[in-house]
Amino acid sequence: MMQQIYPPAVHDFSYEINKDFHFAAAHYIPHEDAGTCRQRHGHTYFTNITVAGDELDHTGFLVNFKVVKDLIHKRFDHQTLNDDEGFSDVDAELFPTTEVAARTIWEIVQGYLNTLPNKPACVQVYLRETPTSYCIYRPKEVRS
Ligand SMILES: Nc1nc2c(c(=O)[nH]1)N=C([C@H](O)[C@H](O)COP(=O)(O)OP(=O)(O)OP(=O)(O)O)CN2
Ligand SMILES: [Zn+2]
Repeated sequence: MMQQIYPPAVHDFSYEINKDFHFAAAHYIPHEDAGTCRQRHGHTYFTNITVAGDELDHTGFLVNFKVVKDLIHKRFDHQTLNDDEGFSDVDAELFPTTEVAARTIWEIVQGYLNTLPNKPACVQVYLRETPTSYCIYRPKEVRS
């Protein structure tokens, strides 16, 4: 696993955890302006998910690292992103670009965090698609 320094997420929470993992997935960008990306191809996506909060749960976790990974890895690893219900081939807001994939990962993680009594927040998703291309998604409003 590649280790690297990520741009910090700004927040006022007392605790912050980060989970790194990668998944292999295929995709294509279904628009003629996407050039060669219009053809189905694959990436090893490197992901860093940042979760913050003020309260720990009954196990002393903000949220279990393994659960954060499983939410995304079990859903997307060795899949074609275009086939996932979170993406669309007709709505550009839902094309499986790096930007949309980062936002979708945030939505999945935050949806789970909202079910936890200690209410942690996902404050940043870093998604690297290629050695030279990545996106950071940060929600506009983070509870603090
Ligand atoms: N803003 C975005 N631009 C592009 C996306 C994207 O998701 N968001 N995606 C692609 C392609 O899918 C491609 O996988 C990545 O493109 P690129 O970074 O150009 O890949 P290269 O490895 O060829 O980059 P080099 O640094 O030029 O080797 C395209 N654009
Ligand atoms: Zn691609």
